[in-house]
Amino acid sequence: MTQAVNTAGDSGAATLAPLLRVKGLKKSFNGVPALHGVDIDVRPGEVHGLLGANGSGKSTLIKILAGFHDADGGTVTAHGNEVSSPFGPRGLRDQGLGFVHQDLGLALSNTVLEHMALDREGTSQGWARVDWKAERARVQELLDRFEIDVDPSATIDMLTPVQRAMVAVIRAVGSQERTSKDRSPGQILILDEPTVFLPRHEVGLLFNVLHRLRDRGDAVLLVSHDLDEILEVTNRVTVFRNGRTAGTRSTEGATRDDLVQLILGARDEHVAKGKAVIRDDKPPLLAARKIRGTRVQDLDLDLFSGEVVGITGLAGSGFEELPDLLFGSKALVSGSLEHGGQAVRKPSPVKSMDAGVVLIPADRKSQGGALELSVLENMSVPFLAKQAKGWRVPWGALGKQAQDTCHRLNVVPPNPQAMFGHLSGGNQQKALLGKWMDTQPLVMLLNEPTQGVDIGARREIFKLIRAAVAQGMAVLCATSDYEQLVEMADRVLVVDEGRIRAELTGDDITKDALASAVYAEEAS
Ligand SMILES: Nc1ncnc2c1ncn2[C@@H]1O[C@H](COP(=O)(O)OP(=O)(O)OP(=O)(O)O)[C@@H](O)[C@H]1O
Repeated sequence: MTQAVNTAGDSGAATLAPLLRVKGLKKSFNGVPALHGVDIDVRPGEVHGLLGANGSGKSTLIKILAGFHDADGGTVTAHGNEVSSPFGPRGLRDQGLGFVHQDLGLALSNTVLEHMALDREGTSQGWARVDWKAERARVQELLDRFEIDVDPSATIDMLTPVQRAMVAVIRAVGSQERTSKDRSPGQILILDEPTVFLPRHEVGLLFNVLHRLRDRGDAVLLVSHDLDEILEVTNRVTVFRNGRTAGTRSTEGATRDDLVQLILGARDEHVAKGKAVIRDDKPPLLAARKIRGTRVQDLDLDLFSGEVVGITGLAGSGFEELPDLLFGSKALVSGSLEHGGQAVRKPSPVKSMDAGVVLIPADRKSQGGALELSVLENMSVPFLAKQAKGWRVPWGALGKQAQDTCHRLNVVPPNPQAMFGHLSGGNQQKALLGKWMDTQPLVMLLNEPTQGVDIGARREIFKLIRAAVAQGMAVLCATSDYEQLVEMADRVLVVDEGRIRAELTGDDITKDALASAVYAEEAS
């Protein structure tokens, strides 16, 4: 049931008129409603969270505001002025809205200065010559003002993930400042899951920037699935459920369970890990012997049937590299791999898959699935070689399997014919996990498996993985999401400077213990 929007009980921003007001906004795709008429208002001086399960319509709203989709109905008021749809290709940028999308939209080989100096679309300076000296001073002043320690001459590929995210935010801020000379103060910055690809321990740096924006009277709308993050950084939240506004509330005094209740319409159900039955009397299903990669240094690892091994560390410690080295998608500099006790000559993805070892990469858009193909085509790839007879592909059987998997993982829409790229981010991730689980692998290598996945789907994924592990699968999960490790892993290896420096097992795996193991290595 949709709850009334409650705007009471928040900070001083409550008395101020909203900078952005969305009323009754509607959007359908091919006759299927994605937004049934959503409401949200964002006030000056607040960070406002936008929450909702995968497919609830968050990105659709943002894409409408950014001019990517036209709305079918409803109104949007920015800075007190009602703007009617269609908003055109620049969306509401000229009304004071700035956008930071999940992929950040930065070119790796361009410098910070180039990104910010050339971002002049929609301004009177359009095609005028760039005054590089003035631009450098402007960019440096912006970076100083937000206390971002980045060299304007650095190319994006030289920056850490969180520095890139901060540059994307500052670019949006700078672009608004350039175009908003005559407008009343207060920008509206919209961030669509900017923290998904960031290491947990660095997210605070980005939040400092958001707090500075809030403190100077701007409005920030932040989409995230990370409820701890939302509780930490926002003043209020609005929750979408199935394309409708389920409610708006202050985050002061709110608990995680309150948010889950609003998102799911039900209480959170904690999944018990269950006692692992680790079969270490047999050779490990996958073993690494003194492997070396770009960051990983002479690392040994055994993955036994029946266990979930977590691997974590600071960004750049090498833990992120491990799934690719173990799968063969990144070449070993030295060392060797074994499958079931047998040495693997020249490891490669094909050899891994033949041995029942699969990898689910972190970057699902560029490495995980083909966006232009259907869900069915994506899900069928692992089965084509075995099941196709010549040119004849058994689409009927594959379609049934894909349909069952969509239902089991609650992929929305549960339609294998839907284009993969049209699924929401979290639903793409569920479809990819389902595809590889259907191959009944012996070993699953997961790299940040629940990035962008909603709280309900996370639970479903944990349950599926624990069930598969109980049947004898081994799982390696590389993540900086400590909560995920607490809920899922039987042991966790903490990597520092490419080597395993700590191992936590059983009940010793807690968020605090993980954080201190990760940071202890930094301090030592
Ligand atoms: N271009 C499109 N064509 C068809 N359907 C679409 C398109 N874009 C989005 N949808 C559908 O609209 C619904 C809302 O999707 P949206 O991406 O807005 O969800 P979301 O709340 O952002 O999800 P997530 O948290 O997973 O990112 C989904 O059912 C999605 O499949």
